[in-house]
Amino acid sequence: MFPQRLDSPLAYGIAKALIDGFNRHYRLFRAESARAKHRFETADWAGQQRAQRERIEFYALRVAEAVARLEKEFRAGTQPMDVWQQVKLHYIGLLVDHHQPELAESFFNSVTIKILHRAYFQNDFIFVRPAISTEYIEPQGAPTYRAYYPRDGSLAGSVMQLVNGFGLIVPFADLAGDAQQVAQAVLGALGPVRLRANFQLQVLSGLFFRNKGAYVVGRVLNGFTELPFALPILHGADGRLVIDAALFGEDELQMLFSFARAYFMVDMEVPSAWVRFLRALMPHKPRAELYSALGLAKQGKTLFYRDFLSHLNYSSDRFRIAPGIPGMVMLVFDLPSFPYVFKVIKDFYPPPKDTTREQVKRKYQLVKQHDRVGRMADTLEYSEVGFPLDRFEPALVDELQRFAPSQVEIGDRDGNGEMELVIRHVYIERRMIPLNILLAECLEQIAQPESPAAAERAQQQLTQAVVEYGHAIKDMVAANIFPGDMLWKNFGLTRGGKVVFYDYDEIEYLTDCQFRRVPPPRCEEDELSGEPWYSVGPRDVFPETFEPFLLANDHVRAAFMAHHADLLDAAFWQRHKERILAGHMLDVFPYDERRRFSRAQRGESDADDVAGMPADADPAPASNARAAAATTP
Ligand SMILES: Nc1ncnc2c1ncn2[C@@H]1O[C@H](COP(=O)(O)OP(=O)(O)OP(=O)(O)O)[C@@H](O)[C@H]1O
Repeated sequence: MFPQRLDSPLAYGIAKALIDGFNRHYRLFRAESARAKHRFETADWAGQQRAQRERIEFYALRVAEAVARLEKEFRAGTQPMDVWQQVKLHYIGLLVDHHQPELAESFFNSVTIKILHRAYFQNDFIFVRPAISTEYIEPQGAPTYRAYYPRDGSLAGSVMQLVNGFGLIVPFADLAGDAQQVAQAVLGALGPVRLRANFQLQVLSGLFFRNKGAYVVGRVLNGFTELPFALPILHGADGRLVIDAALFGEDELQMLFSFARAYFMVDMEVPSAWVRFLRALMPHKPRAELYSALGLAKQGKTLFYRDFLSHLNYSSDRFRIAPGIPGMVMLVFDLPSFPYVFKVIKDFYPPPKDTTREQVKRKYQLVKQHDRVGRMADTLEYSEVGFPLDRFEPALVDELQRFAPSQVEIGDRDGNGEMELVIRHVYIERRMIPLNILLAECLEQIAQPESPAAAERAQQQLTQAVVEYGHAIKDMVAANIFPGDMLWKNFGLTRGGKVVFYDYDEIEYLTDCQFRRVPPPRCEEDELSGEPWYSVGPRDVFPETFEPFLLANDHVRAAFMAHHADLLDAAFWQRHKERILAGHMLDVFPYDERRRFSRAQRGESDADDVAGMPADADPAPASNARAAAATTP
């Protein structure tokens, strides 16, 4: 029903109030992101993390403000359908020449859905897909990216020029030396090729800030070759800046932009242009995840949902109970053809679980806001999601109705004759291979190998997984997180070979836990008793008791003890707790330690590694946490 005329002044007023609400949101979001540069320059690490955390809430606050204004000034919820149709058309008009139209459309949806009754929000009223193109939007301020052409073979000169272009006020310890290392690395990464007439470096015009790092992101062009790169800039031991490494290629950039890390702070005028540039560097990363990585998580959610609906249209498989050991708190299901899992909080939990829906949500929120250090998966949270009922395996429907009846409604919600299964609240996250499944497969292969080579491969894979698991825990320790439940089934292996944690209901701040040794038994009965003979407080943790649960298998045990025996020692945990309480903040690098430029120069030693061993001694990628030269006051 397309309105024939735009004749409602009220509709225009509502549309204008909506766009004003969005513009205010983006102004505040951008200003907060832009301030990251100053926080980096002044080494205000606590401030940077606080801002990263607080910025996540901006969107919901601005949506609530806009809803309140529309209700108060326009009684928006009582307006008839034809007024709302006109609101949307006026809004589209206001978006012509806008620099963030895709975000503004999502904002419109967020506000409108809150105001209109559910039966009402048919697709006519919201932006089911974009109405305004984001192609060729040119910023008024700084261009989205800049190009540098190395003249007379001076690649290092161009690197210096582009770094200076960011106007950081803190001096570099040795920019010329760093630029030389970058230039060599670039030529090494390009390989033995002739430099072509179009040889150039293109870099996004703003730095990417997160925690203690600032990253230059761009690509090298030479002939038909395009090589993505990123340069992490850090504060060195003496407070002057250093380029810490040069990262190349899609995989290394994907690690930097991983869904298991906190969102970046970037000052962007035309975010769609940044996403387009980044997508060219990482074609396998969905646009939804790029928007999220840039802090525009709501847009990430919107795009994810559109991708999901489109995937449903182009697939025919059925949702099923996720493989692995069923959760006690979460009911987890997936669609085999789609690389995500869906998690619903159950209505009741068997002992020893002692939690509530609200507590579980709080833990998930804690992880969302915390620095996830590449080891905790990001979750997208949705309410009232409708799935086509005929795509569900009956066993899954039964399971949902049995364990989460309050969360499920079956019916024809929008009256189109198709039955839907509506889930009230669901978390969605990347699907990984649960470690218990991976280890079981390796052990099976080791016990009954198809060939000696297969057995060796399985043994290697098992060792890597176990070593990576320990590193994952140590990276979380560095970020003040105690996972709570460290069983293998709560960790998964990602596409990139990283081990990531995903079961958050028992997560705690390390600094809130009391790490204790088990006191010696007082008598023989103590020793023989299955029950603890010592008092256990609610936050007491006895690391040596992890052993029987984790290390029942000899192969697993051997790999674990060779690399991570310290995790079974209360002293390890207590030491890190004290370090954090003393205000020391560890760096957790989003790249392999071995990628760092010559470390000796910087006066840091491997002894500072949280893992306590030189990274290159490990067969698997190392824990990326190491003590920072700088500490937070
Ligand atoms: N991201 C994921 N990728 C693949 N499988 C997953 C993922 N998240 C959960 N699972 C599967 O679902 C199971 C239950 O998930 P989860 O551990 O989050 O639930 P839980 O109820 O919190 O578990 P617990 O009973 O240990 O508290 C896991 O053991 C695993 O098999």
